[in-house]
Amino acid sequence: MRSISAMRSLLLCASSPTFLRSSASALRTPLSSLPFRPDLSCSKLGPARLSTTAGAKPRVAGGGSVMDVRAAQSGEIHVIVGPMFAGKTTALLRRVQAEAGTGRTVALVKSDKDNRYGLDSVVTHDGTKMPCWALPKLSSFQDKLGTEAYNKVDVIGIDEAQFFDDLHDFCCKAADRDGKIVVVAGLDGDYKRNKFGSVLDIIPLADSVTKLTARCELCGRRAFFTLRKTQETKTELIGGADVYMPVCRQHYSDGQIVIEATRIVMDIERSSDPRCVVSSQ
Ligand SMILES: Nc1ncnc2c1ncn2[C@@H]1O[C@H](COP(=O)(O)OP(=O)(O)O)[C@@H](O)[C@H]1O
Ligand SMILES: Cc1cn([C@H]2C[C@H](O)[C@@H](COP(=O)(O)O)O2)c(=O)[nH]c1=O
Ligand SMILES: [Zn+2]
Repeated sequence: MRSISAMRSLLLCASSPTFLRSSASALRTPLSSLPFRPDLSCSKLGPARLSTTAGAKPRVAGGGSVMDVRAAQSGEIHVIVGPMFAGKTTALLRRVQAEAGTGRTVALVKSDKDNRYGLDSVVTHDGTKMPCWALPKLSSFQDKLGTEAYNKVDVIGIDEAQFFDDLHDFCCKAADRDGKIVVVAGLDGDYKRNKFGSVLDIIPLADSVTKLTARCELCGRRAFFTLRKTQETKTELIGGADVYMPVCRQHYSDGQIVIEATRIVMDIERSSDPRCVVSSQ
C-alpha cells in the first residue's frame, strides 16, 4: 500500500509544471520569432526546412491548469505504412502541411540513403515536393537544427523510416520527453515481405497506425506487397518503378516463381557459357 501511495505522490509531483521539462508546446512562441517562415507550398522548394503558416495554434486550448499544461506537453506518434506506391509520402506531406496550416512549426526528415531526387526535399512518386533535412541518423536531427530551433518544432515528419536504425529511440524521446507530434512514413516490409528496419518496432509506441495499399500493377486489385523486378538480393536497394512494382497477393506469389525461374535459367546459361568454365583443379 505504501508503495502505491508513494507512486501516486511521485506521479502528482511529476505532473506539476515545475517538474515538467521544457518542451515544444511549453515553449511555443510567437511565429514572428521563429527562424524560418516559408510559404508552405508542397511544390515549392526552398532552403528552409522548418515550416509554418500564420497564427500559431496551441495544442491544448485555454486553461493554464496543471492538467492543461500536462496535456499540452503530450506528444503523439502516427505511423503510416504500406508497400511502395501506396501513397505513404503523399499522406505524410498532407498531414505535415495540415499541421503547418494550424500554425504549428513542422520539420521534415528523410534518410540520406534515399538520393533519388536529391537530398533537399521529400518527393512523392508523382512529383509533389517539400523541403527536408536528409540525415544519416535521426539522432543528428537536434544537432542539425540547433537546440533553440528544435525546441520550437511541434511536428516532425519522417519519410523512408525503414532506413533509420535509431527510429525507436528517436520517436520515444521526441514524443514522450519533448512533446512532439511525430508522423512516420515507411515500408513495413521489404521485397521479401520481411520486416524492414525498425518500422514495426514503433507500433507499440504509436497513437495511430495506418496501412495503405497501392494498386497491383498486373491486375489492378489492391496491392499489399512490393515486388522487386531485378535479381539483386541485398535488402536496401534504392529505386522506383524501374526496380519495384506494387502487387496483390496472387501476383506476389507468381512473381516469386517467375524470378526464381529466371534465376535458374540464368545460372544454366552462365554455366554452359565457355567463357565461364572454371577449372576443376
Ligand atoms: N506502379 C506505379 N508506378 C509509378 N507510380 C505510381 C504507381 N502506382 C501509383 N503511383 C503514383 O504514386 C503516387 C503515390 O506516391 P507516394 O506517395 O510517393 O507513394 P509511397 O510513398 O507509398 O511510395 C500515387 O498517387 C500515384 O500517382
Ligand atoms: C521494397 C524495398 C524498397 N527499398 C527501397 C526502394 C525505395 O528507394 C524505398 C521505398 O520508397 P517508397 O517511398 O516507399 O516508394 O525503399 C529497398 O531498399 N528494399 C526493399 O526491399
Ligand atoms: Zn494482382
